[in-house]
Amino acid sequence: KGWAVRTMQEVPRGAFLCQYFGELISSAEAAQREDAAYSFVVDMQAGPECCLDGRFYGSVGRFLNHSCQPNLVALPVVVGHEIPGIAFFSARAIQAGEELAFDYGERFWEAKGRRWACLCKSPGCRYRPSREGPTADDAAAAAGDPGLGTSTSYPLRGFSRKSARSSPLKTAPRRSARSRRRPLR
Ligand SMILES: C[S@@+](CC[C@H](N)C(=O)[O-])C[C@H]1O[C@@H](n2cnc3c(N)ncnc32)[C@H](O)[C@@H]1O
Repeated sequence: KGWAVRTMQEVPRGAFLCQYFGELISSAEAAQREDAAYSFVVDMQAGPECCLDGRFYGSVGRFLNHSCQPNLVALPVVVGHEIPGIAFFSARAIQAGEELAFDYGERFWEAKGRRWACLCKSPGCRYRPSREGPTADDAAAAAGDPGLGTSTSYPLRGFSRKSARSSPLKTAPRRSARSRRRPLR
């Protein structure tokens, strides 16, 4: 599953960890972009849905992987007066050395379909056990990383106009065979 983020120290429950930084673009522009691997949909209740694309400009937040039993929650926040953003908070106390991860949401995994299986390895993994066929690593090796494209859902109810199970992570548009060469890091 490529790069990941681990904490070097213990983190108490409810602590702010980091923001998801990236280019703030409209959903329409996000849909035009070829690689949506680092594209996080920000759905504030007020205003149109937009996207933070961390592909070219980003921070450590873009290396956070998905877990079916996440230790982080991603919450929409407003920076300053009106700039929408995403902030990650610890959902529980986290031990030093643990990988930090959040739930990408149902929409992300539905978009991946059977081509992908979750590699979070948590006992409650929802996207691996029932699936046959290649894992995400197998698929990536065969076809290149199709990318997140979509963003994760907000794990907390009430922040999204969509259902709490919807995903802020958008699906990457299908790429041509020639452009699918980038391997997972
Ligand atoms: C925002 S990036 C996260 C950082 C990524 N691992 C990297 O190396 O840049 C999202 C991508 O990470 C991979 N990924 C994240 N969580 C995963 C999981 N639980 N199982 C399989 N692949 C995962 C998928 O390739 C996904 O499109």
